[in-house]
Amino acid sequence: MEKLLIEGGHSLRGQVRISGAKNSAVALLPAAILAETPVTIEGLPHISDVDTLSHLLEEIGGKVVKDGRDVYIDPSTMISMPLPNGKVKKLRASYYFMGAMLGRFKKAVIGLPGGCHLGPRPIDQHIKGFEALGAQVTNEQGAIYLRADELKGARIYLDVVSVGATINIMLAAVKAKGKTVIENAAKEPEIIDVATLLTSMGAKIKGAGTDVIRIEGVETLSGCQHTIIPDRIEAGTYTILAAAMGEEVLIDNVIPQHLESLLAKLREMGITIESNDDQLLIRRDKPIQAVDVKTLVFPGFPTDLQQPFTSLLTQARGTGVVTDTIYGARFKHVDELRRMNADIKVEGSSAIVTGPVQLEGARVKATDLRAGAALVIAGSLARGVTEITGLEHIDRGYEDLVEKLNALGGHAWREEMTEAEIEQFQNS
Ligand SMILES: CC(=O)N[C@H]1[C@@H](OP(=O)(O)OP(=O)(O)OC[C@H]2O[C@@H](n3ccc(=O)[nH]c3=O)[C@H](O)[C@@H]2O)O[C@H](CO)[C@@H](O)[C@@H]1O
Ligand SMILES: C=C(OP(=O)(O)O)C(=O)O
Repeated sequence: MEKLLIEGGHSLRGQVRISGAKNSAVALLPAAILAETPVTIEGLPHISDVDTLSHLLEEIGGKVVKDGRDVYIDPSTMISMPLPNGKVKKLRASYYFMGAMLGRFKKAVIGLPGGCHLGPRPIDQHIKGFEALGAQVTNEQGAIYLRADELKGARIYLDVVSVGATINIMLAAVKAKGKTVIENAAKEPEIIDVATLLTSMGAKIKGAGTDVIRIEGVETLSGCQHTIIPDRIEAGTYTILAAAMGEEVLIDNVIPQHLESLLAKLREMGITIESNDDQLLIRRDKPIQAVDVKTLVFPGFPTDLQQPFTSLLTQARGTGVVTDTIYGARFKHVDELRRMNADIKVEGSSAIVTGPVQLEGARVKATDLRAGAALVIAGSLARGVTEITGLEHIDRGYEDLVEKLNALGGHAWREEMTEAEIEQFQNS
């Protein structure tokens, strides 16, 4: 088991290239199950979620060949093998095996998903959608059993705007008989990316990226080639890091429109930002001012950037309030930031951050993926060395974090933990 060490205080300069989007990758890979011939996905990030899903595709009999960031998936030999536990618990997106296997085989047995612990993360809207399409769904000892004689298109209104439910229902509906309409659908760019892949496979989907998605079921889907979109959350994380520590940082391979809500807030704080089609130039040339932020579904401020943004607010003048309306308990990073001398209080679903403060290096734990990102930013700002444990969370979503940080002028490295440190970590 490793820990991450960051020597803080080095200002950052240069260029960082953003990898393919985790939250697209984790849906594109299961989507390949629906094809009858090979699918190639280009530009996948090197993160552990991609490895775990690739292994799950192999477990159900698929052939998966990786060539750098490209992956070739032959789904022709796949079978509806039950996946009740094991790897499915390691990540959230294993739930996409439900929709994809239901669509292709009309049956699936999948364990309840894992992923970041952000408070309750129910999947009732996914199940409501599968049932509306004609599936019988039962939960037996922590695994979801899905079966349908036939899937039939339906009109499905999501009671909660959900990325996962929108994609999962799309996966099941593309091969259902007749027309499906998903109302109150989520509009995240990753949904458009998955719809683009499915359309290249032969699916008929209209409206992805709006709150009404219309799908006309087709009999068969075939293989295709697809290039993934850049990761807006990784891009947002480096943008926030640059705002915290950057003299001048160029974020390359980004779609600036995906980050409008973040960029607007950074400009309000006093950060200078220039953009072109696929790059952002971030410059901090004066003290920054505190702002309030409320997370919302896309195109609102993403909950996945709320935690990193909290670290930036510790450097701003005044008091800023971060309210998470998606995951009201997504504040486990706050205790860790307080160990580093941050002045933050949590009240209900808000964190109240007062700055600026000099953060101090400390031993801290990444309790989830974006808590990890928040600590990396705080560690880069802190005086002295910060030791971060819980890297298995960070590795789910950030490719080559150490290399990217150091290329910008940061000073980070990984070290094996001692037996005593592992024991202490496991008991904490
Ligand atoms: C793999 C992936 O893409 N993960 C992202 C996805 O997670 P995920 O797809 O799990 O998140 P959802 O969009 O589904 O969740 C949004 C809200 O809806 C609630 N809800 C969701 C489904 C459901 O059936 N019932 C229900 O009540 C959730 O508890 C949450 O409060 O979107 C989240 C919100 O942008 C991001 O933080 C995650 O990074
Ligand atoms: C919450 C996240 O991921 P997941 O849904 O995969 O747990 C995230 O990417 O911030």
